[in-house]
Amino acid sequence: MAVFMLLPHTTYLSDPENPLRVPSLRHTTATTVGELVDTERTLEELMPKTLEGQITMEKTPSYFVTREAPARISAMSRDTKLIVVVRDPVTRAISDYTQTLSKKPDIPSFESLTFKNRTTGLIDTSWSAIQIGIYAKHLDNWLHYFPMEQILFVSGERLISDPAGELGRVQDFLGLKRIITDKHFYFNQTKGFPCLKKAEGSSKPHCLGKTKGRTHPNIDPEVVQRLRDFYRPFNMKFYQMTGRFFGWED
Ligand SMILES: Nc1ncnc2c1ncn2[C@@H]1O[C@H](COP(=O)(O)OS(=O)(=O)O)[C@@H](OP(=O)(O)O)[C@H]1O
Repeated sequence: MAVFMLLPHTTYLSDPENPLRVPSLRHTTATTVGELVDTERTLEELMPKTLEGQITMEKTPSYFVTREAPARISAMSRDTKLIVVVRDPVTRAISDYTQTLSKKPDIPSFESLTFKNRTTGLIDTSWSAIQIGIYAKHLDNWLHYFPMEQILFVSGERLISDPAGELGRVQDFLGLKRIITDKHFYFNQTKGFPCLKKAEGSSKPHCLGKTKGRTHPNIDPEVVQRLRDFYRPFNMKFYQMTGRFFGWED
């Protein structure tokens, strides 16, 4: 997610005082966890050996919600640090739907996909856009393999309203000096999001691409309310488990 793009690794490389180095964001094209860990050869190709003092990063959005992922990642390295960006699950579901809609304009409406039965108001929890937002359930699966101290939850909302603050938490979590600060960002009125004042290796400003920050369709407020009610108990559980109040109830 956006967090990796906003954490320019070469900034770390160019700081001689920083003991830790982020040599490359090895953002692989692997789509399944199996692809990454099943064969030695594939793993070597996708993720070359990390040298002393280096941090290797890899991101795959589906890890958090993949049942087999915690066991497999733990088998690879129990010391792995995990970073998950979470946002209000209702907005997340609409964002997910917006992304699918941009690729398949003929899909049914958000409202009709949300319910198994619209009359009874029964939510279709098997729809991935809904399922992914049940964060407490997914986290529970990870806690069988990793302690909470090894997992950082980044607030998607704060990443927009205070990117430097949220990235400060990421840098602390990774044991990096706080190099990315407010000075690196400006708010781009046209895009409606924070952007980097300078892109990596360039002196030009850089915003995230067109696929980040799309306009969402208007959703029937009653459906939104029904989803808010559905997620509330899971959100409360999630706040309790993480010890952080994400404020999705307003
Ligand atoms: N600085 C900045 N610029 C643009 N967008 C930002 C930024 N920070 C966070 N976001 C939010 O990132 C959301 C897209 O990230 P995704 O996780 O969906 O991306 S990914 O496809 O999974 O990589 C995207 O969601 P949508 O608004 O639904 O498009 C943004 O809200």
